[in-house]
Amino acid sequence: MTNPLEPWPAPRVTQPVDVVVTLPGSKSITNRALILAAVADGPSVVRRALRSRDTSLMAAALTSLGSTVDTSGEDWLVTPGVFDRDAVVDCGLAGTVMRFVPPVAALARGSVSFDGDEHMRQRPIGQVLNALRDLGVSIDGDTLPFYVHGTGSVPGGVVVVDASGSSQFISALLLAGARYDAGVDVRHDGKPVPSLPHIEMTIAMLREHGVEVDDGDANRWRVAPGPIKAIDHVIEPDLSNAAPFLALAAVSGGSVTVRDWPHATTQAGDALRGILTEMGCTVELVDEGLRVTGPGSLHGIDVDLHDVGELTPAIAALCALADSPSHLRGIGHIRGHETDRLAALAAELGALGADVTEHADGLSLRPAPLHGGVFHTYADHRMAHAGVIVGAAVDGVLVENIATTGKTFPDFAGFWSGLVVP
Ligand SMILES: O=C(O)C1=C[C@@H](OP(=O)(O)O)[C@@H](O)[C@H](O)C1
Ligand SMILES: C=C(OP(=O)(O)O)C(=O)O
Repeated sequence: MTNPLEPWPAPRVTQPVDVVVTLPGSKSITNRALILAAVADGPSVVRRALRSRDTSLMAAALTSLGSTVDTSGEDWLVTPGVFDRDAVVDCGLAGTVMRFVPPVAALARGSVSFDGDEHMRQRPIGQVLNALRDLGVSIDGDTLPFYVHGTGSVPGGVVVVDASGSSQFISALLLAGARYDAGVDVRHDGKPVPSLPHIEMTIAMLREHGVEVDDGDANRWRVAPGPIKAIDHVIEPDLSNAAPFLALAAVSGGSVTVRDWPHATTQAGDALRGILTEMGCTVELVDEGLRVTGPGSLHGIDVDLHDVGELTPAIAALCALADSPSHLRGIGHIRGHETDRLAALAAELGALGADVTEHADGLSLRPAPLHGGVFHTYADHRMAHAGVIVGAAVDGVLVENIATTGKTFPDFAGFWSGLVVP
């Protein structure tokens, strides 16, 4: 039995693996499906919902507002309720809860207070709160803790935000926008918006719910006012959380198949197919799912990860094990993720011997011999993924707070050990 306070010895993998895995559902799709279900015009089911800290916090937030979310089975039943009360929302460390729930809370008749983990108080939210103020909502505070004072309706209309810090600022305003009196017309003014596939995911899901979205102009998104049709969703496997598993094939020279990889998806993790191919892996969509076979030696990569920043920790870990230099670019915004991921990766990979340079908006890595040691995770699930990837290839890597993976993956350590420990 693992002592959660002790760093976790990452299993070393000395043979090529050959496994087929069924991964839990997508965090991003589950939390969007829950939000949309709560503001829809009738009950609906979120099938194969991800059960993890981020999605449990979302279910609890929507329940606190007045919805009923039955999470007892694999399929979660959501019944919209009347948001007629004061409520308390714990955001934990979930960006999707802190950004997506306030625009819904604005529809409540009551005061909704928001707080979260200590680090969550440093993650950016001011753009969303100011945008809501411009749309007619009364709010106290600019970072966590803050309070949304709903009056039962939101005027809505035109709003300008700088979403260069996070695509979630845009998704947040679009998700509930159809329920505002005038809908929303959101314009971005600033450096390029990161993680665009996540905005595409928001738009695609809104359209599935019968909401009219106009995204014809760059940096502008319009949501027409109207009902949000209740529909059931089937949640795809989380392709970003597939990264450490596909990386296992890459570092062991073996083969990992992720079951039910969607042939068409808005998930950012789909970019792993191209990235791993460029690093020397063989990547095939087969009947069962996506199969990745690792090469004898992994190559470095020069890549702009602006659209898929959440993949950075796993990719950086692979780059530290590659036989040629790498440059990961366009990811200054991930300093605002669960932790400052550029600083954390530079510090932790560096501490294991990696030759890594931190830039304002990225990382450079050059081949260097790695050694064991404690890999700190800063309460970041994807830092833990980076640690286990290096630990699969290097003796004596201990991952501190492996339990932090529970943010988006139930019992990650048990699942990983089941695959790699003979
Ligand atoms: O909308 C979403 O579900 C997400 C958007 C992205 O955020 P950023 O735009 O802040 O990178 C992504 O990194 C995060 O993991 C999930
Ligand atoms: C950035 C991430 O999460 P969040 O939804 O909390 O922003 C992530 O999962 O990589």
